[in-house]
Amino acid sequence: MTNRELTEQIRKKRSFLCIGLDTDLDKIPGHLKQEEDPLFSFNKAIIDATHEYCVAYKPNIAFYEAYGLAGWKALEKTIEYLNEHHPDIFTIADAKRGDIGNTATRYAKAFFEQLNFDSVTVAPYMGRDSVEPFLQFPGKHAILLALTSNQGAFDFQTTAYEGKALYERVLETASAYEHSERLMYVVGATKAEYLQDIRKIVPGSFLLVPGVGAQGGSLQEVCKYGMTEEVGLLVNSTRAIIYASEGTDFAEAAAAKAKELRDQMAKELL
Ligand SMILES: O=c1ccn([C@@H]2O[C@H](COP(=O)(O)O)[C@@H](O)[C@H]2O)c(=O)[nH]1
Repeated sequence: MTNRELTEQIRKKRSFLCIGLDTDLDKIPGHLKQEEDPLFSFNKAIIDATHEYCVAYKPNIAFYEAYGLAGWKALEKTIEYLNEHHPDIFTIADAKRGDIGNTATRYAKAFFEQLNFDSVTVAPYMGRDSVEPFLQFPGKHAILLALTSNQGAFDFQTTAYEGKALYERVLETASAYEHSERLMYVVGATKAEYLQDIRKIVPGSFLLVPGVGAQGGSLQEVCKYGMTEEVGLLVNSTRAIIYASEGTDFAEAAAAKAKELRDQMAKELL
């Protein structure tokens, strides 16, 4: 999916919501555990109930890897279900990969060719040759960690390096990579006040912004400092939506939460 197509979906649905699919057997409703593939059953029910309110889904790969082969099968079924039934929805493999070029190419093939995700999150620490292999696939995107939502972001990302914070250096340097038009960046909603300066470095790039909901980030602040004329934002919320209820009404509760966020987003788009 191209940036333009994603923006069209945002305008059409009046939403820039990305729903995380961090599916945890300890958190899903008990009745689903009798199913043959509880992870997929949960995801399918969440997708069926929420797809009209969002433009992206983001399974975090850790939640599937934790269950070994069964987890990978559930992930594969989930992406196949999304691509078959909702081809207009942008998909993000939140895998935070990063390795030497030779290995990065295999990661890119795994997520773009084998699983057919639209994008994958990538850690920038190993530099150009670890990122560019992800940018060789037309219509696919690497989403580079810039300023993350967690407290540990202050350990390195905001530290000054040759007069600039490391996250600023990441944004500037990566913007010059080959096919950087296929890059997006992660900026945590908990760090919304940094967005104004970030927009000076990457004015036209899409930002994936996690941290609204369980981590307490403010949607309004994110929009105030980070939204562009083309919107340029995918705001993610996971636990606050998918675990809105522990009961048999979990999908309806998730839909209600997703709708609530979508309605707030629609107001920001006015
Ligand atoms: O900076 C980052 C990068 C990634 N994440 C991931 O996003 C979701 C957030 O889930 P919530 O339940 O809405 O807190 C999760 O998969 C994280 O691993 C992030 O939070 N911050």
